[in-house]
Amino acid sequence: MWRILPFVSRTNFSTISQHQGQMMKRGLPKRKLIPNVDNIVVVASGKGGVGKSTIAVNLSHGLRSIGYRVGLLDVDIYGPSLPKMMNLNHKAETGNDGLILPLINYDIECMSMGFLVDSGIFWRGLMVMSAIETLLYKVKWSQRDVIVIDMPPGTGDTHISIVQRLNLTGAVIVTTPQDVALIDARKCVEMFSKVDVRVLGVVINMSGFVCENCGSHTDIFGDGNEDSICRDLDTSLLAKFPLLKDIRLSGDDGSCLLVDSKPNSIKQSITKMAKKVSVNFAPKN
Ligand SMILES: Nc1ncnc2c1ncn2[C@@H]1O[C@H](COP(=O)(O)OP(=O)(O)OP(=O)(O)O)[C@@H](O)[C@H]1O
Repeated sequence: MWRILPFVSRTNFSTISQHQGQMMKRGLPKRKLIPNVDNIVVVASGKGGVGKSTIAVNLSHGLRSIGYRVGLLDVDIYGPSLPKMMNLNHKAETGNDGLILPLINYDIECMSMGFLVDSGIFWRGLMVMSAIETLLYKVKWSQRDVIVIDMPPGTGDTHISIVQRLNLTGAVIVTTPQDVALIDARKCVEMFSKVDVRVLGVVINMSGFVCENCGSHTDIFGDGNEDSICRDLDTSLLAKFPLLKDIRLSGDDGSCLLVDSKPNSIKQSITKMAKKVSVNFAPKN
């Protein structure tokens, strides 16, 4: 046991060392463009369950609402959430050229392992990378201004090879204000910095809860001091979302929070987040 522990602690709990960083930069895969796609933004969190998929979906809606042609790619092959969150429940088809056709809802082209296989597959070793390779390069996107990629939770080998393979516009980090989520978000920021991917900003999710009945405010995941979180992650704030029943419901129903005709602060935050992300897009030719 004592022989294993140092290895475990080095890989899982320490920050990424300079040596690992150099190895990652020297990493083998060459950055490859995705045909028809002008910008690629990854949404990552480090820790699972902090709302990464929810933010990826709402960022996509936000970008669409301000006029961009958007694709949404879910590369979480173990637990794809996109089919439910985008209310798309049929399987994808393959065109004559062998490329997979995205499914479309809310004028957003979507792709997920959930459209390709039935749940219950046990993914092992090389199968994982081959599945991800399919999602990255075997999808027939129409001309897209941007593809938003919903990353799986974590900062492991799979993540590093995804970010090394792609020519990314940048990364959006999602965290709750809780310390354990922030530690993993920090690891994510380090991973991106080691492979020269720009962090576009942080989304603080589940920040505070207001009781519908008595109106009292509770910081369930900590006080969410945005200045100290941004300082800690060395980036700027893209948006802050409270823990809100409507946000959870929109994910479960696959509905779009922007469709509600009444102006509200969540819609404003989604649009603002999309605008802040879009200023980083490559200028159109
Ligand atoms: N601001 C919010 N208010 C209420 N519920 C939320 C909020 N953000 C996310 N949720 C809910 O929390 C749960 C986890 O969210 P989500 O699946 O987006 O997280 P994730 O980080 O992508 O998870 P995973 O690690 O499984 O990929 C979902 O049920 C989602 O509807």
